[in-house]
Amino acid sequence: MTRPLKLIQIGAGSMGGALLKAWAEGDLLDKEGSTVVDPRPSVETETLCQDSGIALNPSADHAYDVCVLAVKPQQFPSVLPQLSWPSFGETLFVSIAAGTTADEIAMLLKNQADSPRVLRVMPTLPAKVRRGVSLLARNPALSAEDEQIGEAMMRAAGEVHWCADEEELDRLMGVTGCAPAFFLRAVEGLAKAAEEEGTSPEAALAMAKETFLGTAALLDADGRSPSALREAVTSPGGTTAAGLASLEEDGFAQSLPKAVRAAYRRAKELAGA
Ligand SMILES: NC(=O)C1=CN([C@@H]2O[C@H](COP(=O)(O)OP(=O)(O)OC[C@H]3O[C@@H](n4cnc5c(N)ncnc54)[C@H](O)[C@@H]3O)[C@@H](O)[C@H]2O)C=CC1
Ligand SMILES: O=C(O)[C@@H]1CCC=N1
Repeated sequence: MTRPLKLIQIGAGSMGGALLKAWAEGDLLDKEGSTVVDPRPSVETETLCQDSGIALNPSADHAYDVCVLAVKPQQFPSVLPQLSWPSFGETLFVSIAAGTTADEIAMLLKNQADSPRVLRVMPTLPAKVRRGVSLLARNPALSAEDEQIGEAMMRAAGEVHWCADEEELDRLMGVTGCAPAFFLRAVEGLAKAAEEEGTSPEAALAMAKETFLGTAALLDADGRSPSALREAVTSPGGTTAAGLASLEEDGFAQSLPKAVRAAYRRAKELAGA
């Protein structure tokens, strides 16, 4: 694999910014030879670029090893055909967008590169602290070196899981890409419960957050499975059992698989958006 990589990243919002931070902190990039394009960069992105030497919205033309596409899927049809770096010939395109297929992306890039090679990746926001989980979709158009480059980039931001194809990635994105929002919704719900019991908003959020973080740390450090740890919390006939029974009455066990399928359906709708 060619190291360090010359990167051009299109879009540095929530997810693009998180990945950029992970990459800028490591030794994967040739930072002086890398560029971020974003018409409305956050202060965080501006500072990151300034501190790392990555160019932000430059007019100069460079050759890039990798182009990361990190705008919203709905923006792909307007943004991709407008990309104006003529040196995309050998560039590997990495899309982090939900839904939009590699074939659709290659079609939108047909004026920028002959036969563009597109790797689809589904990252997670904890990439910002290098605790992401990235799904990567195998694609016959990619070379072994393309796969190595994609894997090295995403490993710099956490764990990676190769999917047999884009279909598998779309099916699993609710378990990874979307799931931080599901977990955070649970933290919000617990904080609201504490507030309803008369706790101040600050203390409510602090106790919900620390309980969540402590549970995650325990799951990480302890050898036991989530089921075994859950049982360790749950005294027979006790308070947790009563709470879990209430959750089950509300269909909790089915709600997450249902959410994952809803995310998959939306990914299919976004394909071709
Ligand atoms: N937010 C998340 O947790 C995850 C997001 N994704 C994917 O990441 C992609 C980006 O999502 P977010 O970061 O959440 O969106 P965002 O709205 O936070 O970021 C999009 C960025 O694109 C920039 N942008 C708009 N027009 C542009 C243009 N013409 N050229 C360059 N940049 C432009 C915006 O200024 C913004 O900074 C989406 O395709 C989404 O499906 C994937 C996994 C997780
Ligand atoms: O909500 C979305 O569509 C993106 C993809 C996964 C997480 N955020």
